[in-house]
Amino acid sequence: MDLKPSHASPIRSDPVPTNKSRLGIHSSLLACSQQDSPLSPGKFPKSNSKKNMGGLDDVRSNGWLDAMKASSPPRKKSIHKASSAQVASFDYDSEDYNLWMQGYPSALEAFEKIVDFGKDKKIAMFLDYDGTLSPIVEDPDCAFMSEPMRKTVRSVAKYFPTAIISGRSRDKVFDLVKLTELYYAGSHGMDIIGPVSDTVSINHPNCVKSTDHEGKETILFQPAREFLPMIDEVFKTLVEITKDIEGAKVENHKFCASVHYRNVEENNWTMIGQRVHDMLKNYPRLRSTHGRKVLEIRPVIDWNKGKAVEFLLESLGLTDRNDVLPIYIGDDKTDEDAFKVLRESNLGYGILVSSVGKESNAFYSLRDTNEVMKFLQLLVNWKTEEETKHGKK
Ligand SMILES: O=P(O)(O)OC[C@H]1O[C@H](O[C@H]2O[C@H](CO)[C@@H](O)[C@H](O)[C@H]2O)[C@H](O)[C@@H](O)[C@@H]1O
Repeated sequence: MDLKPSHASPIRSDPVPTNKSRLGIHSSLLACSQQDSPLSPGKFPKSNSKKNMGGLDDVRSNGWLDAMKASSPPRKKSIHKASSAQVASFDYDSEDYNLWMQGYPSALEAFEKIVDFGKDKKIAMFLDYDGTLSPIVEDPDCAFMSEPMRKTVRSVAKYFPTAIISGRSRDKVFDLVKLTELYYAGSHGMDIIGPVSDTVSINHPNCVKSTDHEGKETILFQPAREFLPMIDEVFKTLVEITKDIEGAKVENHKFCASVHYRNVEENNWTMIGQRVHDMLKNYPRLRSTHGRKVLEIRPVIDWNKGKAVEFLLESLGLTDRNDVLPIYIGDDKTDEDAFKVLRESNLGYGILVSSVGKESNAFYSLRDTNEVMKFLQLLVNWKTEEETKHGKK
């Protein structure tokens, strides 16, 4: 792990207004993005053309196994499996962590700088779910959000346009968050409910007018719609090929599927990885990316959480403006696509939630979900004070 500070200075210059035209969702969508795939060591087309080395060698030789092992910080040895909802906690080496923090300063410590930069701007909040709003737990069905966190997110949404961008299906993440004040992008951004606006064309076949949980008119954008039957089929196959592996769990997230190995004996990780890898040989239009002790099977389309952020900003009428500050908070590799969009277009701040040092495109860091909540509360308090100061209350 390279613990060198990765940025000369975490404090950015003013964002340059992007001169991008409206989102090119019509033309480029179905092209396989090379940029989109480095997070997947097992890039499908490559491994498919490679001679099958047989047995379990694919997964060992192509880096899958290493990626699977590295996909989540190690759990403390002292933690016993008390319940399915037990929170996994992590060891971290404080010296290394402090060194890493020089490159990714705490968003709590840098709070004044962040709001100073955002004070004349419209802040838009983008939040990942697992590991960001709810702590990582053994059982994905038990990843509940605490009431104080829910209350905090509701307050955030009162002041700033706020969206949840999750790897889970949109319905599942809504069931967990239960806040109608927000916008939701499920399946890693491949299923978006956003505001109706003039700035996003709804002529695209995958973009239609819809209504949200409260009956409010919205735009529904599902760029991977044609993959629905394929994901359904793959989900069933994944359940079948993992049913004899104790602890394995498969989730259907509508436009993608997750294969969890957090509760699988480490000796069996190669086997689970190899079976998924072998199955993907029959699906050249699908690929796998690595999340936290999970393999995510998803369509090969040029769409990710970063594109979802751009789409939502556009539908909110917040692109091509220099008075907007998007902030994205996330903990996972898939969140890196969003951090990258913000960094490369000099648009806003990515904040990585991590208790261990790792390379990231984020600008700042927060250690865990408690710190996320503190940061969001600070933001709400700051905004309330600003409004009082300017007589808006
Ligand atoms: O984009 P996210 O909202 O962060 O979703 C990513 C994956 O999150 C869930 O899995 C992760 O959280 C579980 C609950 O804490 C944990 O048990 C698992 O090991 C983590 O990988 C979700 O279950 C996946 O389907 C999402 O893709």
